[in-house]
Amino acid sequence: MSQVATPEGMALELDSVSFAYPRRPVLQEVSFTVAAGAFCVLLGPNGAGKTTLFSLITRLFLCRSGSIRIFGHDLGREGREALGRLGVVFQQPTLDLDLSVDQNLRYYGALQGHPDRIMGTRIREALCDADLAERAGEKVRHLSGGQRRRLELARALLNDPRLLLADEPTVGLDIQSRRDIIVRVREGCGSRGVGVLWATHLVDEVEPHDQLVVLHQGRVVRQGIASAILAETGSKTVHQAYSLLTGGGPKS
Ligand SMILES: Nc1ncnc2c1ncn2[C@@H]1O[C@H](COP(=O)(O)OP(=O)(O)OP(=O)(O)O)[C@@H](O)[C@H]1O
Repeated sequence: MSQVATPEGMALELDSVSFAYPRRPVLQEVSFTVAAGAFCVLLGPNGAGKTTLFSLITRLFLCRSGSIRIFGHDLGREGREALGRLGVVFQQPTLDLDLSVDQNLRYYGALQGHPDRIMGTRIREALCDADLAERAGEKVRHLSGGQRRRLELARALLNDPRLLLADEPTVGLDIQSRRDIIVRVREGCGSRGVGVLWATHLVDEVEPHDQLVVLHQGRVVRQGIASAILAETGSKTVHQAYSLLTGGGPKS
């Protein structure tokens, strides 16, 4: 794997990324960066273009306008190196409900080319971290929504990524499960130095020290440290800042 020096220590760099579905422009000149090891919230309402952006960063869609670099590797020219550093939790769940918790992780490990004996240890650790060790042999169908999301996050981290992309992973969960998941991700990724790009439309998921990128109608309308954005806009809350920046507001 080739190593590219990244003097700014950037995990992710998007430069003037634009994208359109047939007859529907969605993203316009989107530029922002995520520093290595930082927690960055991509905040925007339904339809802002968050999932489309994730599809471009994961190369489900080709980025034809603008550029995307992951730890200095251009996604178009060095896709393998760039994608090899990513862990992803998509908005739509992708677990096999009829496989056990353990089998879902082993299957993912096999797809990544890891020998079963190495994965065994990693999977046991991952399930302990996710508080799912006692459910290892059960079918995923029998897990709660929050437990399934914890399993997907554990799976995304199995490969020791340096950047985790999470597309609205708390949608549909109750408040307690939401808090539990975000606290786990903040602590787990923070202690391992894993950067996170966390897409959400929920303003209460933003902490003052987070990097914040506000996406509205396919454009970045503000980016920076959340507390600085509050100060710049004279706002007391993220919800208030968002309303000022967009003339509306996502849910709290
Ligand atoms: N495959 C597609 N074909 C055409 N239009 C699409 C397609 N997928 C999304 N869109 C449109 O692109 C816009 C952005 O959608 P996208 O899913 O990226 O937003 P989002 O911020 O992730 O919203 P949500 O939180 O609701 O998923 C919306 O207007 C949506 O209707």
